[in-house]
Amino acid sequence: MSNLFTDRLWKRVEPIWQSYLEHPFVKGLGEGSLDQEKFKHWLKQDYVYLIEYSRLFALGSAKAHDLKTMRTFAKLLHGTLDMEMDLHRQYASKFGITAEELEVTEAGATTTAYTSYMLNVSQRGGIENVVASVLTCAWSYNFIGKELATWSGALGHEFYGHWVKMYASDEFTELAEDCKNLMNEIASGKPERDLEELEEIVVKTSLFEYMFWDMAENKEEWPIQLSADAT
Ligand SMILES: Cc1ncc(C[n+]2csc(CCO)c2C)c(N)n1
Repeated sequence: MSNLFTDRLWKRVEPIWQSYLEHPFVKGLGEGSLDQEKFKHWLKQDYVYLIEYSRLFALGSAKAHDLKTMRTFAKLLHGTLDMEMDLHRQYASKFGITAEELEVTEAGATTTAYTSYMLNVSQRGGIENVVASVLTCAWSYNFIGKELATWSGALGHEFYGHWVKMYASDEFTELAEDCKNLMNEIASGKPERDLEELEEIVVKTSLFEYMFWDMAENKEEWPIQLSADAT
C-alpha cells in the first residue's frame, strides 16, 4: 500500500481543487467563452506573480541539502522563466502588450498577499517549507490543464487552446511530478506535527489559488487608485 504524503495532501485539497473547475474563470477557459479582458487581467497579474514565485525556486536551491534537489529547483526556475512565462509573453503580444510592459505591472492585492505568504513561510523555514509553498501552484495548474483537456473543444479552441495544451503537456506534468516527488522525499520520516505544518501551507496556498481565480474574474483593483504622476 502506498503511503505517500502527497496522497494524504490530495485528500485535503481535492474538494478545494474541484471547486476551481466550477469557478467561472476556469470554466470560461475550458468552454472558450472567457471574456478576453478578464484573461488579460489574469495574464498581467500572473506575470508578476511568476517573477516573485521564481524567487522561491532560487531560495529552494539555496536551502537544498544536496545537488539533486538544487538541480530540480534550477530546472523549475528555468521552466518558469523560459517556458511558462513565454506563454504569457506570447499571449501578451496578441494583445499588443510588450514583455517590458508585462514586467512593470503593479501587483494587485491578492497577488501581493499570495506571493508574500509563500515568500514568508519559505524564508522563515527550511527547504520543506519551500517545497510545500511551491507544490500547489505547479500541481494544481497541471490538474486543471489535464481536466480541461478532456472538455469538448477545449484543446482546439483558437484562443485558449494553447493555454490548456501547455498546462496539460508532458513537460508541465513532469514539473508537477518533480515537485510531488520532492515533497514525498522531504516528508518521509518527519514527525506528525511537522507534517501538519506542511499540510497547512498546502491548504492555504490552495485557498490562495481560488482567490487568484476570483481576482482575475473580478478584475480586482486596489480599493483606492493612486496615480504616481498626478500633479
Ligand atoms: C497563480 C498561479 N498559480 C500557479 C501557476 C502555475 N505554475 C506556477 S510555477 C509552475 C511550474 C513551472 O513553471 C506552474 C505550473 C500560475 N501560473 N499562476
